[in-house]
Amino acid sequence: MNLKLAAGSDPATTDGRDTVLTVTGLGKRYRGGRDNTWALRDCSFTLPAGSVTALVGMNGAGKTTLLSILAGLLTPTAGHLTLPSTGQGGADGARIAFVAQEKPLYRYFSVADMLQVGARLNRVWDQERALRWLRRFDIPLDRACGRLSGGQQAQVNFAIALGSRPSVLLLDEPVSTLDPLARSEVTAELLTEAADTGMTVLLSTHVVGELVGVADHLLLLAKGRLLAAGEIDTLLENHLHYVGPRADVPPGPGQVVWASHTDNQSVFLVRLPETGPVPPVDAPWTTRPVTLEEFVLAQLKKVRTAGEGEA
Ligand SMILES: Nc1ncnc2c1ncn2[C@@H]1O[C@H](COP(=O)(O)OP(=O)(O)OP(=O)(O)O)[C@@H](O)[C@H]1O
Repeated sequence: MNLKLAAGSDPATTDGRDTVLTVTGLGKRYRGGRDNTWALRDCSFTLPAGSVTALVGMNGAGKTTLLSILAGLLTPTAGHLTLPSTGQGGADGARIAFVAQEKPLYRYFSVADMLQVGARLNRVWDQERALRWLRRFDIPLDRACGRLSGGQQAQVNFAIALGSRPSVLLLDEPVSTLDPLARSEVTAELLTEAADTGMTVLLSTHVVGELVGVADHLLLLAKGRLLAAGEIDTLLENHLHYVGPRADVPPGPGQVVWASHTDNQSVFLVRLPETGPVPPVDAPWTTRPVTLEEFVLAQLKKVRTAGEGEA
C-alpha cells in the first residue's frame, strides 16, 4: 500500500494539534467497476491527533472505500497516506484499528475466545480494556458469538478494537445496529475513551443529527470527492442563513450554497467571504446560524441538483 512514514516532527494542523494522519490525493478505482468511475477521487485531508471526525456522505459516496484504504485493507489507485513516525504508536508508527460494518466473528467461538484471537493477532493488547467494555454493556463472555444479537456482536467488535490500543480508531457506521439507548451510551463511552487515551476517531455515519457534541471535525464526501473537510465550528461559522421576503438573490455578501423559496419567503444558505465581518441586513431580512445538519443537507442537495443538471 502507498503508505509513508514521515520523518521528523509531525506537521501541525490548522487548530494547532499534531497531525496523526495525512491523506494526499487519495483515489480508488475498482477493477472491473461497472462504469469505470472512481469510487474515491483526489481526497486530501489531515486528522488532528485526539480529534473525533465524522465521515458523512450519501450512499455510495465512498466512505467505506476511504476507511478501508486507511485501514490498509484496500490499495489506493492514486495518492498516499502519511503516518507520523513518532507519537502514540511508538517509534514504529500509529496503530490503526477498524470496526467494519460486517462483523468478522467466528460463530462457534465464545466472546472470551474472540478476545484471545484478538490478543494473538495484535502485537499490543490490553485485555482489561476489552473486558471493561464488555462488562459495561453486559455482554456474556461465555456466549457463542453466533448466539449474540447484531448489536451485541457490534460490542464485541468494539471491545476487540479497543483492546488493540489503537491510536487511530476507524468506525464504519458504528451505531447502525444499536438501539437508541445503546447508541448514545456507546457514543459517550467512545468519547470518554478518546479523551482518556488521546485516541483519534474517524467514524462514518448517516445520522448527522446525532453528531452534535460528538464530532469536532467533518469530512463530507459526495460521489467520491471531498466537499468539505475541517473543524465543524469553523465550517459553521463560515456559513449563514439569510431569511426574508421572496427574492432571487440574498440581501448580503456570500456565495449561495442552497436557496429555498415559498411564495412569500426566501431562505439563502451562503458561504461567507473570508474577509471582514458581515454587515447587518436591513429589515425585514434576518440572519440565523447554520446547524451541522443544515450545512450537510445543503451541500448534498447542491451536488445532487448539479448532477441532475449534468444528466
Ligand atoms: N468491490 C467493489 N467493486 C466495484 N465497485 C465497488 C466496490 N465496492 C464499492 N464499489 C463502488 O464504489 C462506490 C463507493 O462505495 P462505498 O461502499 O465506498 O460507499 P459508501 O459511502 O460506504 O456507501 P454506503 O453509505 O451505502 O455504505 C460505489 O459506487 C460502489 O458501488
